[in-house]
Amino acid sequence: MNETTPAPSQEPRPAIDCRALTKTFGSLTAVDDLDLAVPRGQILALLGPNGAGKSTTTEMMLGLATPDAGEVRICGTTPTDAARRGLVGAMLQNGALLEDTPVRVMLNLVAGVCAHPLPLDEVIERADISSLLRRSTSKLSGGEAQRVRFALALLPDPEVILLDEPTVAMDVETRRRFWERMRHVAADGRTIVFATHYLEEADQQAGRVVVMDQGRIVADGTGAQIKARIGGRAITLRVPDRAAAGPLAHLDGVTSVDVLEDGRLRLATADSDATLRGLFTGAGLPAISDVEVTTPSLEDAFLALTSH
Ligand SMILES: Nc1ncnc2c1ncn2[C@@H]1O[C@H](COP(=O)(O)OP(=O)(O)OP(=O)(O)O)[C@@H](O)[C@H]1O
Repeated sequence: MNETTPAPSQEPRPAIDCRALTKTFGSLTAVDDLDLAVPRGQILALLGPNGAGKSTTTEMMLGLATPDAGEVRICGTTPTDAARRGLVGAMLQNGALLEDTPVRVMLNLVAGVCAHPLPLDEVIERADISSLLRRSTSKLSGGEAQRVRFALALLPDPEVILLDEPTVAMDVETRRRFWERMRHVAADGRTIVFATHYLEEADQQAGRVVVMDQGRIVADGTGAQIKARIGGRAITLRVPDRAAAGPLAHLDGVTSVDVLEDGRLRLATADSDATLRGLFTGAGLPAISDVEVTTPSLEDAFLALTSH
């Protein structure tokens, strides 16, 4: 290599690359200048309150919505081309199934238009739908229909799978089995992006959690990193007389004091060690009991990040 030739990029091409992606509906900016690169093989959860822009982002990744600005590349190509080449599979909220058609017939029809479909037996096994094959699509329960939609997402043997709230109609056991199967699918090196409202699901199933709010990314990291972003810990305790609790707000590290429904106090602290030292050794403090130190849940972090 001569000195003027730049070194080739060591970064492999991301499976999904959104750059300055923007989508407006009238005066509403549903997705606002969003940059998001998803490396191959990553499982990413898109988390956000209603209207955050998760579905619109997913639809642009699929080429079902056209960005007003910016662009999406899937495996280095446009979403439409990626879909045509079977590089992407999707499971959308209430995605339509062919009406009143036996599940196996519908799968065969869809496989017929896939560029390189996964063998049907493998799809059936992976999506856990062997008991549903003769059933009419019009007679499936919400959770069963979701499994069939998952089968449809797998059929093209895609590199990228996009799932919009995939477990929404599933009971706890079905949801557990769904994720068990999804992990199998992910183990093949596929890239999976799923939108969810279930915070625990994001934390447990995704290596990366991206929190969206008002069309923008407000946090991006592992579940643990997102919890850490709001920092600190909480110390709950009981005091015999709440009127005497004023000095607690001045302890080292304390950022706020709230009264919980059961009468205990909750001290948010940026330095729980310093706060605890002060609690037990400080002068002029009320007698305290029932002391508990907790880290925020992902739910707490999510609310802190998205409350306006
Ligand atoms: N076709 C449309 N026409 C007008 N507004 C739309 C359209 N699609 C979405 N929106 C608006 O864009 C914003 C983002 O919606 P989007 O469905 O992407 O959010 P979301 O995060 O997926 O929400 P949810 O969790 O409720 O599915 C919302 O305010 C929504 O009302």
